[in-house]
Amino acid sequence: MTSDAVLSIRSVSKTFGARRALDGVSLDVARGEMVALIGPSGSGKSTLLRSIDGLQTIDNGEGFIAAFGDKLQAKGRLTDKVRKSRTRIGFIAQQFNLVGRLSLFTNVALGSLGRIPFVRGLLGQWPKETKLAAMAALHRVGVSDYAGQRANTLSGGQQQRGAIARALVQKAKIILADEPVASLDPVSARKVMEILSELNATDGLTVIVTLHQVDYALRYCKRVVALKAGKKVYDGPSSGLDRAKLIDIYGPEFEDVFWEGAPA
Ligand SMILES: Nc1ncnc2c1ncn2[C@@H]1O[C@H](COP(=O)(O)OP(=O)(O)OP(=O)(O)O)[C@@H](O)[C@H]1O
Repeated sequence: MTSDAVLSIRSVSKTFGARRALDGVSLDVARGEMVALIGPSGSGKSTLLRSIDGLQTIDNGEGFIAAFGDKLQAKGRLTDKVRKSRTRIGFIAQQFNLVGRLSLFTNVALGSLGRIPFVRGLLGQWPKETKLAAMAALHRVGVSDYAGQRANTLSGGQQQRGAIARALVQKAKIILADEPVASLDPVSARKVMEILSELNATDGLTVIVTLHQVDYALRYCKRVVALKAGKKVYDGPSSGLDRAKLIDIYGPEFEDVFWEGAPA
């Protein structure tokens, strides 16, 4: 692991039945980086993010995943460090991030549950500092006007911003965002990417974001990691992703993965 790496992924493989979703992936991510994880459908992006958050185990073997210097997965098992690292990792999925029947405020305040007793949270007895933190986070991502509204009545973009606010209340140091903009319209998608980018630049949060839209990866992330059939096939500056490399990753149909137009 390099000294400033907050995440170290070594020789990680994951097999589902006969299918190898990840095949010997190694990767270091330094504190404060914003990394786009791209690759064709089924290339292993979600599997890698879910493994980093300890949501699934990797194959038994030499591979491991470490966060903040502690191994959270090794020899195909989660270690006793996984809970601790999870409290410092915010996970944002494509959809269904929030509990629909609860208010946006409550969903965001739930981010503090690692630190306050669960029952108090369930009863809505939030300490004053949690209330203040939740409102500040909602304000930060621009949805404080909707604090009292049930989450399932919010737009997709508002819900994604709520999920980011929850990660802020959680005091996450790493945000893993799994296709956070895939079900949004381009305006809402840009807003969500801008918020992630701003949190990275201003607060120094480490962000790893999987994206189908390669133009978003190029625009918002300095570093891009590409997976293809479970293997890492590119890891470098987004400026180095030229047509030839994109064709290598996605095949001749690569222009389909640009939302707002491929570069000339
Ligand atoms: N729980 C599972 N059981 C069986 N196979 C799985 C499971 N999860 C993932 N896979 C398989 O592993 C491979 C990688 O899937 P993964 O979801 O990580 O890809 P992805 O790159 O995120 O794809 P997409 O861009 O379409 O979301 C796929 O072939 C998928 O079918």
